[in-house]
Amino acid sequence: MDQDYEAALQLSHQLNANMGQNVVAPSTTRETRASKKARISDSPAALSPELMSLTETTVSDALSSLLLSPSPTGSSPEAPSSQEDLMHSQSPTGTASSSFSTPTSSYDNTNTSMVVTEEDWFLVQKQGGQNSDGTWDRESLVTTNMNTSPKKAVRVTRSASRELQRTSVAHQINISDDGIPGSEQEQPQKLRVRKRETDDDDDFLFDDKQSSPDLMEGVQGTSDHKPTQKRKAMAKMTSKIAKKSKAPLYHENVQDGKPEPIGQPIVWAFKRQQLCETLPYYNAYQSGAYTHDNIARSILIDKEVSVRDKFDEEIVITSVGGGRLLDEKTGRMVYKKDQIFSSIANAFLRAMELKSPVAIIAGQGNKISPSKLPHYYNVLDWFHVTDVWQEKVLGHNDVRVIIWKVRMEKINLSNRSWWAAQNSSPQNLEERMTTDKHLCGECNVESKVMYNVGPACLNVSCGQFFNFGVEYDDNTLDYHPAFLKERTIFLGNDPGPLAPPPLTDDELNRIGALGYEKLCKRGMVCQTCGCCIRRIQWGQWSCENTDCDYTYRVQQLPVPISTVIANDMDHDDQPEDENRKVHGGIICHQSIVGSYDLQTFDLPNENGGIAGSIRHFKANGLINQQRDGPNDLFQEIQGSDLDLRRGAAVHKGTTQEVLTNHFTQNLGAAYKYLVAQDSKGFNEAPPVVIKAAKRMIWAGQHAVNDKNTVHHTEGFQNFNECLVIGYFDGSKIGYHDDGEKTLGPTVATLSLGANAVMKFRPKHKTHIPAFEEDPKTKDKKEKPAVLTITLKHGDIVVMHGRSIQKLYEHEVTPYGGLRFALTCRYIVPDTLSPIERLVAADKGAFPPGSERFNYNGSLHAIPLSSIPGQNSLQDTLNEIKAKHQVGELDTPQLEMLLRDLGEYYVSIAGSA
Ligand SMILES: O=C(O)CCC(=O)C(=O)O
Ligand SMILES: [Fe+2]
Repeated sequence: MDQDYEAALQLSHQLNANMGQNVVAPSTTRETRASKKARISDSPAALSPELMSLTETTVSDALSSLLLSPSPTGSSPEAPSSQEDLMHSQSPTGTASSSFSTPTSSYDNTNTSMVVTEEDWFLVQKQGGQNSDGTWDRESLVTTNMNTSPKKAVRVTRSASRELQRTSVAHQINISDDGIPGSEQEQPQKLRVRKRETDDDDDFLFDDKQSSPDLMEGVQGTSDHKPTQKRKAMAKMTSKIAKKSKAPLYHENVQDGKPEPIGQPIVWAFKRQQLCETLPYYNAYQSGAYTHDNIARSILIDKEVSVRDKFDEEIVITSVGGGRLLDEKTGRMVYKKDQIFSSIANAFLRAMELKSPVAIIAGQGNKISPSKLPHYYNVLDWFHVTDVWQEKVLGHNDVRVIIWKVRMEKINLSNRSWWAAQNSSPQNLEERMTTDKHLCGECNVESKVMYNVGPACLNVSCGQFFNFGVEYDDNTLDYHPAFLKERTIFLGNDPGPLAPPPLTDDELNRIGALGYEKLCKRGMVCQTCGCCIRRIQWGQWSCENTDCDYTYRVQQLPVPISTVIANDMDHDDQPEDENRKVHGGIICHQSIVGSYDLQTFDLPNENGGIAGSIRHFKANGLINQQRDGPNDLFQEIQGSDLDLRRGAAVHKGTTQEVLTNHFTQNLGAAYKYLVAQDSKGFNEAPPVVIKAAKRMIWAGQHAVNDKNTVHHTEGFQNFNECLVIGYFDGSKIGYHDDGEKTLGPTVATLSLGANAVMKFRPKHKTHIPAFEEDPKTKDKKEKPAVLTITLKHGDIVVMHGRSIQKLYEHEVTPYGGLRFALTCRYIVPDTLSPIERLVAADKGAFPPGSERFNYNGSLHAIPLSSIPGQNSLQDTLNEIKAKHQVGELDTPQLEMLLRDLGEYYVSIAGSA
């Protein structure tokens, strides 16, 4: 063994020499944030390139093999996956087949490759113009600033894809996006995870009227992306109408009987969320038009068709700006008053002035489409706004009201539009006309002669507005043929591709992304069929079109633990009290349990008693570094195949069903909303889940048996279920409770990775005297948070007491960065049917051998003072040697220390 130590020492000399003896150990006194950072990030600067390239495993393996060969125990079978393993577990990348094209599109979008974010999408448009005949030069359509690196994608075999689809089959539940029976395409995914009902919008991706989830994701601790009252009212009204008329209001396909189109759209979707997550130019969950920077970017023309609206091969005329309200008598939406101000109309005016292209998407609810639209949502093409004006239409009680209208022309007129009807003749170039102008004698403002009745002033502030000088019939009033046949040369920028090109590894590498960033959670356009596909699976995109088996991956590189530690320090500059806000009505205790600092918060109930307690087991570096501790688990979970997926959720108060923005997987007994077979039993679970569950059992047991607790009525039941949640950068879980009827009173969560803020607030309509609520907010649906805590890597939170779930709800917002939360619960067998009970007993049983992961709160954790200690690596190795020789460390402990030592050096190298 001594020879081995000699060899290890040689290596340590080498390490120290390479590091210039620069490894500064943390002092036992409180380090400043700056010095902590310096320790982590500055030291590696002195590392040689060879050392920098050493992986965690190679360093620890080198140390282990030098010291321990032959090892009496061998290396642990449960050692976390090495970085190398993690890398290899990624699928190989190949070349995507990206062969879809349309007969009508002159845009070749398929061989460009660039990352387009919401913000920069419009910046990549190249200056360019249209020819006088309305066509485009092909060259001018090529966006030169797009990087054309080859795509990397993986084609997964049909059977693998079938397997994926087995669990995410659409066409299972016959309700539409909006919960209303609809067309076949509109059916949501089969639910794989519990289906939550909540009124929190963060999970459901609305902001204000058009909504922009990804822009809002990552907003911390604010509630400014809540639905407006107006939208809530709209939602209420919508369901009221649905009930009244008993007719499907959304996603009603009115295309029957129309001729087939001559082509196919290059981009399409069957859910709004698919469009919004995929297309940088469309992100409106509830309104038709999408504006960005107050400029109209796109518009969805669906079932709301107004009088005189036009939709032909080259032009679209539509009303904008809403303003329709429910007519109680007829159940129809009618204009009730003049539409004078409209920010949407202004956004179209801006688009017209700035010559900014507008994408048009047509829905199957549109009854005036010239042909049968093949999918629910079909991207037509880029258009430009030629006219924005106000006109009068018959409104409620047949009173004429003023509304806003917009006319748009297709930019590229060189090809026939894909939506032109088969057997229709192309529009004749010679037929194109110019509309006459009319100068108003009263206001001196010029207006186009737009209507068949004759000229009228279209200046709404003029007394002659919409006065044709003759009485006209509202039902026959129409646009003048010249106005419809007019074509305008577009002098704006190249609109860029309609189908955003897929993200590539090259692009991720260029921006230093690992594969969990927000842009990796965007949807993508299927390179085979053009369907907008959401990132439903943690590891890849799979086409949501059941007839297509396209899948696509980009890299997901392991996030080193050093990143987690460094990010933690980034948030360390606030004093702890800033991150912990506790209402005075909550009783707090502090103690030490195992190696954790335990903070207990007893939440009050409605009768002056205690509803239950929140216990926050605060981990620390010592706990986290232990074998199979949070550092190991964080590495291990990244290499485990958990098949995390985003699940469907329903928005309370509306019938909207969308996917949550976090990814989940259920293990052990099935959750209430799961199909029993969909949960993998603990015996099939990756070891990381068992190891984590054992930690939570320890914490849960402590919480329930703690003699200080006054409100316990039920003893601790071993957890039999674990829900793993994965958060990409910027994802969160909105307010909800964990009070499903099948659950026991104790819920424990282990946090791994990025820090997060957890908030608790009383639910709507609860009156908790201890909070002496402000009369102003007392009846508010969204009450203020009464408890805010920061969850750090390794922390465990235990909620105990059923009343907590009844009276309170909680939300968790990671600071950003990769995070996992593993939550254990007890599914109460008595709440299940006899068959479900059998399945739950089987799946919720811990597998034989799992006792070796039993946890004691790191009670006798060996302080790894040497890692990082006060000393150089050489001293550290000497210290370890001495401890081993006097029997203070046995061989497994020695192994563990050496591995941690290796990891430590790699972590500092990794954070360079
Ligand atoms: O992410 C977390 O820490 C909490 C997760 C949670 O609340 C849940 O799974 O119900
Ligand atoms: Fe929860």
